[in-house]
Amino acid sequence: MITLTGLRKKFAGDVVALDGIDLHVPAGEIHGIVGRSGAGKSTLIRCLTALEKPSEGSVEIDGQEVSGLTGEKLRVARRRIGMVFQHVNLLDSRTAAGNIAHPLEVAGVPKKQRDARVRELLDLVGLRDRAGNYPAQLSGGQKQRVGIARALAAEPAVLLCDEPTSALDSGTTRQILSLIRDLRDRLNITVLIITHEMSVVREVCDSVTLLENGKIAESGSLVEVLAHSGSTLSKELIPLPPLPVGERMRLVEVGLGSTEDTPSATKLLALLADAGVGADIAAGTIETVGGRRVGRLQLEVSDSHDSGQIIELLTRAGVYAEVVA
Ligand SMILES: Nc1ncnc2c1ncn2[C@@H]1O[C@H](COP(=O)(O)OP(=O)(O)OP(=O)(O)O)[C@@H](O)[C@H]1O
Repeated sequence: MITLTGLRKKFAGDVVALDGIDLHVPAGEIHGIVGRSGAGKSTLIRCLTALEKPSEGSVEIDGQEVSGLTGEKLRVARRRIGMVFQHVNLLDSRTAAGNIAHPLEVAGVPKKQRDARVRELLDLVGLRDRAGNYPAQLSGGQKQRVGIARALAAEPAVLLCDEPTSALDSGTTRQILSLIRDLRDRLNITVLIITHEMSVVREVCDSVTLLENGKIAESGSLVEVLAHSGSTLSKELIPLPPLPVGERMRLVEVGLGSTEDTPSATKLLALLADAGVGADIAAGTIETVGGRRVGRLQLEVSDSHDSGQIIELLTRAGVYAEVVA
């Protein structure tokens, strides 16, 4: 549904914001784009919506190259893309229904048809009883629901969400993410979410790309990137609780999940004990993603063996291991 090939964007002053991006997001998938500030996320979204013209490469949405389009062709192509932003920017003088109707009015949809579509969209986002409320009478989460309904008005094939939950509290964030997943399931829409929140990726994305300095540093399904123990994404997606300040211990980090039959924490501790290495779990996070157990453990290990021997033992047992302190 979204195919980027060799996408490059260079700004004046030799700033290379995107440097050869190849990415394919199949129809019906929810894909997350993460990266530090300045990594190129906004430029990527702007290329997708043809607000920015790539210096090289192509942007295809629903089989159509969008980067060279102008005039009416561009307007038609943009209708295939719905946009959801962090700040919803609703028209204060219009009700929820009026805001959702706005893009349909602009597109010249007749009133009767428009009213029916607005009712359908209000139902879809769970706001049937709020149709007549003005933005000032809606909560942040309800405003975002109106924003999502507005983005879906023209039945787009792709929903681009730019930090859709960054202005919301954690409970509301969960509700909005669950709505996005539900909409994908019901409409089979393809969703691209730009976010700096790893929890958003964990909760809603099927696949994810990490951008670094305009390049793809890591990309794949959630199961794939989590199984790649030791990688930036696997570590950021599975955060560990901080250790007590000032505690002095020798720590070995273990990544679980790189193979289907990844050993359990109990098995690893037993294996170390058999080799005469005293070890205990100092911190750990284990969860099941896509039917596979993935996680990170930080083991506090005794000084009886050197670090190299311990790493070798653990690696032979089929887990990723590195000394972290
Ligand atoms: N119009 C522009 N002219 C010149 N340089 C630009 C322009 N737009 C973006 N850049 C540069 O391109 C790089 C990528 O910027 P971009 O805004 O895409 O990053 P980002 O990942 O979206 O960051 P943030 O999370 O802070 O929004 C940065 O170095 C930025 O300074």
